[in-house]
Amino acid sequence: MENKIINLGIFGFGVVGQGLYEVLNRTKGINARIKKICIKDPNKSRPIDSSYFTTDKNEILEDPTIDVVVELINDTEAAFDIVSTALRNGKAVVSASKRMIAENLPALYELQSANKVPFLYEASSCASIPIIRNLEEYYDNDLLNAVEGICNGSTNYILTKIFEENLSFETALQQAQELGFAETDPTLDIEGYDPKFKLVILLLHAFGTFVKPEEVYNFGIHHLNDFDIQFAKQRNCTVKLIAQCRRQNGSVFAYVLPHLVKEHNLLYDVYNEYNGILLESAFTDKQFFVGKGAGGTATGSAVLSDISALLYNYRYEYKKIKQNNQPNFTNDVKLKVYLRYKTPDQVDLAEFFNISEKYESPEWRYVVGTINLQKLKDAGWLKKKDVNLLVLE
Ligand SMILES: NC(=O)C1=CN([C@@H]2O[C@H](COP(=O)(O)OP(=O)(O)OC[C@H]3O[C@@H](n4cnc5c(N)ncnc54)[C@H](OP(=O)(O)O)[C@@H]3O)[C@@H](O)[C@H]2O)C=CC1
Ligand SMILES: N[C@@H](CC=O)C(=O)O
Repeated sequence: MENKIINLGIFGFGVVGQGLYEVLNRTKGINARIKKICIKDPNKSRPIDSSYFTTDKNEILEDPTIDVVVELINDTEAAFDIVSTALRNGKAVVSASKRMIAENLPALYELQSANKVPFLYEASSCASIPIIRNLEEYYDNDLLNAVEGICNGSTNYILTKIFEENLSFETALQQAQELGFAETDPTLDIEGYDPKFKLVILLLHAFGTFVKPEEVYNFGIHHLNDFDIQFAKQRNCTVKLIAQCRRQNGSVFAYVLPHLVKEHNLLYDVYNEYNGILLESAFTDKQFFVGKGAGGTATGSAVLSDISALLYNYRYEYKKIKQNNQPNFTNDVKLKVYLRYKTPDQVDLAEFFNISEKYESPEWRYVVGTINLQKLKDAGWLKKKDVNLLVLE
């Protein structure tokens, strides 16, 4: 695509679609122009000329003059249909839809190689942080040990408002929604599904291992209460929702869980909708990436960077898949946790290897102890509203 003006067909004109439009308009020297935008609701008022819009997906997918399809919609099934049709039609595709990508990674990988077209999705994981391209290009060897960090802007925004400004959970969530950070269904954010989708994508680019989202355990910040907040503050800690995948004895484990984070930890100072990713590798120790993880123009700029990369024929090579020494996925890892509950019948303490601390009051009880990740994943009792979990550093 070098030296030519590429025609874009965009799906979606919500937070990210409009962010891309603004970033594209304000970026000089990018050889790309929007030919058509496909949306869902023909009656919604739009801030730009109506001639841009269609509700017929084929006006983009079947248009031979459109080179690149940019998929930015909030419907997972429709997004997969659009992306796979576009790839089959020989069009390059850029997407931000982490859930659709995480749930269909093997199929999307096959479609790219079968049709010999690039599919780029930097905006899908940590929005403005160029983490996928770094994992692909810089860490293209097997020395990487871990990818760990804050991968969800909404929950980090909520936690920042709770810990720094004493706002209630509900008010902070409402603000995150109004600012365009949250998913259409915000339980995906607060229960840790959204960062899990991102982690599944990062895990493939870090280690070459395909993992289904349902294999990875996620527990969010939806059960956090004032007692937990005081527990953290009394220990000069904050709470962060951490996604991590890490090599261990030839395998790799992964999870999304709320952590108690001490002041010396680099992730402690990642605030609001910012995300932060720590990479650990054999000879470099830790490297830290930080940037806006949600929002229209921040995400739009990552989408634009992918469009721009297509101009010089960039594509993911998935080198770690081709290296053929991928670690197996495991949930067999011990975690030290704080478990808060109301009454003893709400939890099963027999699942713990050991308990080092026990607290009881008329209102709340907690234990600190060590438990296996697989036991947490299988534990029905963590679904009870009175039960909360924090991983201790
Ligand atoms: N918001 C953020 O900060 C980030 C979001 N993402 C991801 O980007 C994607 C878009 O998010 P966001 O912009 O926030 O979502 P919004 O809800 O703001 O916008 C969704 C857009 O998708 C359109 N749409 C839905 N279904 C269809 C369809 N079948 N065909 C055509 N258009 C359709 C809607 O049309 P209409 O306008 O007619 O309703 C709307 O314009 C999601 O996958 C999200 O997870 C990724 C990174 C950051
Ligand atoms: N809902 C997501 C949006 C970006 O991916 C988040 O809050 O991080």
